[in-house]
Amino acid sequence: MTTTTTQRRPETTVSDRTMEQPVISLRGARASLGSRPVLRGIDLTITSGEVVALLGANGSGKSTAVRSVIGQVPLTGGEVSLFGTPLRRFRQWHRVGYVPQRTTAASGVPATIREVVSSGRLSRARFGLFSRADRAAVDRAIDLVGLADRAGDPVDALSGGQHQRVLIARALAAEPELLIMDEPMAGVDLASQEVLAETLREQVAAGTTVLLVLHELGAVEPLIDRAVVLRDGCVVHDGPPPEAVGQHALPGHDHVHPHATGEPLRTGLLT
Ligand SMILES: Nc1ncnc2c1ncn2[C@@H]1O[C@H](COP(=O)(O)OP(=O)(O)OP(=O)(O)O)[C@@H](O)[C@H]1O
Repeated sequence: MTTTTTQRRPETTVSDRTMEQPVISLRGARASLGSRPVLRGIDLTITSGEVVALLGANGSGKSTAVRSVIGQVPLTGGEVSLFGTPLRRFRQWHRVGYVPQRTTAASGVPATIREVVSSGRLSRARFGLFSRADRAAVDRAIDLVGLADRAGDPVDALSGGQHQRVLIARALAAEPELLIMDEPMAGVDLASQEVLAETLREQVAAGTTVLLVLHELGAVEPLIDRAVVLRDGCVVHDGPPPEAVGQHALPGHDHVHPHATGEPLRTGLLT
C-alpha cells in the first residue's frame, strides 16, 4: 500500500455532478427514538461522486440520520430515497456499503478476517456461491485496508483499529457505489487512521459517493467536498467544510469524544 499526498479533486466535477441523479435524498425526514424526536425535518441531497461529512455535537442526530438512510431507523415523516428509488422499494443493497459506529467485527462466533469480509460480498454473489471474481474482490478489500498478511487470523485477536479496518473491508467487498461510514476514525490508533484515510482516498479517486459521520475532519479533510452540520435534529449548515481547526479552537463547541475518559476531550468542531 502506498501513502500519497492527497489532492483536492478538480472543481469541475462538482458542477458536472449537479446534473446527476441523487444517490441519497432525504426530504423532511423525521424520526424518533423512544418518545424522543431525534430528526426534526432533515433535507439532504447527495449526488454521485460527492464526499460529504456529517458533523454535529453529540446527540445531534448524525447516527440516526445515516441509520434512517439505510432503513435501520424508520422515518415518522418525510421521505428517503437511494439512487432515485424510495427506500421501501429499494433492493440493490450491493450498491451500498455501511460501516456502523463503534462496533466490533467479532460476533462471538469464531471467524477469520477473510470470513467476515466475505460476508460483505454475499449481496453480490449469485445464489450465495462465490466466483473467482468474488474471491478476488474479497482479497482486494482485505489488501486495501492493509491486512493481507492477517487474512486467516481470527477477528477476536485484533485491536480496535484493526477491527475497524475489517469492517471497512467488509463494506468495500461488495464494491459499493455509495459508502456510508459512521465515525470510522473514532477510537482508532494513528497507524490505522492513516490506513483508513488512504483507503478512503482510493475509493474517492474511483468515484465512490461517500457519506462520513465525523467528529472532526482530521486526516480526511482534503477529501471532503461538503459539510452538513446537524444541531438538535436539524441541518444548520450545508456547504463548504469548515476551515481546519485544532483542539479547543472554536469557542462554544460542545462535542465530546464518547471514548474519552476522565476530563472530556473536546474537539474543535462547529456547533
Ligand atoms: N435507542 C435510543 N432510545 C432513545 N434515545 C436514543 C436512542 N439512541 C440514541 N438516542 C438519543 O438520540 C439522540 C441522537 O442520537 P444519535 O446517536 O443519532 O446522535 P449523534 O449525533 O450520532 O451523537 P454521537 O456523536 O454521540 O454519536 C441522542 O440524544 C441519543 O441520546
